[in-house]
Amino acid sequence: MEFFKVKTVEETYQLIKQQIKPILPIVKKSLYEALHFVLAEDIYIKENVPNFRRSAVDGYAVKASDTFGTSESMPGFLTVTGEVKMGKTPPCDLSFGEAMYVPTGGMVPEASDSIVMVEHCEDLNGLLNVFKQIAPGENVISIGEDLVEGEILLTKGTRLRPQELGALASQGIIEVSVYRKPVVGYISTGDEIVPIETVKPALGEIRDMNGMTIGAMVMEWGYEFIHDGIVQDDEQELAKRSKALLEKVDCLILSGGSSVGTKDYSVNVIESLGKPGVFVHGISIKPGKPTILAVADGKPIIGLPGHPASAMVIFQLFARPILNEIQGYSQEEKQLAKARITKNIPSAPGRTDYIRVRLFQELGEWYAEPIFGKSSLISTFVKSEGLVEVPAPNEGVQKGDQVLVRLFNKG
Ligand SMILES: Nc1nc2c(c(=O)[nH]1)N[C@H]1C(S)=C(S)[C@@H](COP(=O)(O)OP(=O)(O)OC[C@H]3O[C@@H](n4cnc5c(N)ncnc54)[C@H](O)[C@@H]3O)O[C@H]1N2
Ligand code: MOO
Repeated sequence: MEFFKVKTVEETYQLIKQQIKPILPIVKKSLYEALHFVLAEDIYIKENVPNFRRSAVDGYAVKASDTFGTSESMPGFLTVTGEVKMGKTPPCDLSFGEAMYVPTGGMVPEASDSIVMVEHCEDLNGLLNVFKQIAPGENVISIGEDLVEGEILLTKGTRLRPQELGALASQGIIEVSVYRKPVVGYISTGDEIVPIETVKPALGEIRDMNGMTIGAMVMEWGYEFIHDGIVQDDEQELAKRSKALLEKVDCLILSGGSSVGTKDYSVNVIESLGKPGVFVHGISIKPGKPTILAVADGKPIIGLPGHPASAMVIFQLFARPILNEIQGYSQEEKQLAKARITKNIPSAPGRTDYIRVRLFQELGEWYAEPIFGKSSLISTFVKSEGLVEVPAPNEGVQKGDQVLVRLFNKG
C-alpha cells in the first residue's frame, strides 16, 4: 500500500474494474421478484415472436396487387369472404379478388400479404370498396419480426428492467438465475459523531448524517443496508467491529478517519482486514480526495471521507460501480442530462471537480445552476439535483457552456 499517492478518477475506475470481481452467489428468482437483479446466465430465444403472421391494424387482409391503381376517385372492388376471430386461425384462405376482415393482432390468412385499414375502405354488404393502394407487407407483423428463434435474447450481466422481464415473459420463461443483491455494512467513525436521536449534542459533537445519507442511497438502489453504529477513534475497536461486520456483509463502508490526521485510523484498519488490501488511498478529485478503496478476500471496502457532501459524491461515483461489479454488472450508468451552466466554475487543472447543480428550464432550454459551498455542507446537496463533472485537464467551465449533469435518483 502506498501512502496517499493520489490516483486520477480514470485510474480509479480502471482499478475498480481490475480489482472487483463478481462474488455474489447465484440464486433463482421468479420473474415477479427479478426486477433490477443482474442476470447470471445467457438466455436464448426458443420461440419466434410472433409465431404467426399478425395484423398491426383493424382492416381487411388482401393481396396487395389487388389494390394497385385504386384511389379515392377510383376504388377497387373485392369480395369479403369472412372474418378472422382473435386468437383463432382464419376460417379459410384467400384468393385474388377477395378480402377478409382481420382485427389488430389477428392472424393473417396465408395467401394474403397486406392489410388495408378500415378507414381506407368500405364494406357494402360484402362488396369491399378499396380507396387506397397498399404495398406488399404493409400492416403485417411477420413471424419472428420481434424475436427470432435461436438468437440470443439476453446476455449474462444484463440488469433486468421491465422491458427485459417482458421479453422473458414472451418466451414463457418464469424463473431466471440472477446474482443475489448485495448487503452493505456501514460504520461511522469519530469521537465527535453521535446518534441522530441525540436530543442535545454537546458542543463539538455532530449527529451522524453520513449513516443516513449512505444508508438511504443503498436502499434507493434496492440493496440491504446494515448500520452497525458509531465507533470512536480507537484503532483496535474499529478493527474488531469492522472485521465482525465484514463477515456478515458483501461490502463494507467506513465513514470518516480517511485522511492523514493523527486519529485517522481507517486506512490501517482497512489494510488489516484481508488481502490484497488497499488499492486506492487518495483520488485527485474535489470533493473527496482522501477516499480509500480496498478488497479483502474478494469483498470490497470503501473508506469515505467524513464530510457529508464529500461522502455522498464519492459514494455516488464509486460505490455504485463497485456494487455493480460484485453482481457481475459492468455497464456504465447513463442517467445524464444536458444543460447550460449559468455561472463560471473555476477549477484546478489536474483535478476532477464535481459541482452540485440545481436544474431549471427556461424557454425550452435546461440550465444548471452551480450550488457552491464547502464539502461539509449537506445543504448544498439538499438544493441540488445532480453533479457536473469538470474533467481534470480543464481549468473550469465558462458560463453558457453545455455540460452533462449526472442526475440524482428522484425516487
Ligand atoms: N492535512 C490534511 N488534512 C485534510 C486533508 C488533507 O489532504 N490533508 N483532506 C481534507 C479533506 S479533502 C477531507 S474530505 C477530510 C476528510 O477527512 P476524514 O475522512 O478523515 O474525516 P473526518 O476528519 O473524520 O471528518 C471530517 C468532517 O466530517 C465530519 N463527519 C465525519 N463523519 C460524519 C458523519 N457520520 N456525519 C456527519 N459528519 C461527519 C466530521 O465531524 C468532520 O467535521 O479531511 C481533510 N483534511
Ligand atoms: O476533498 Mo474534501 O472531500 O473536500 O473536504
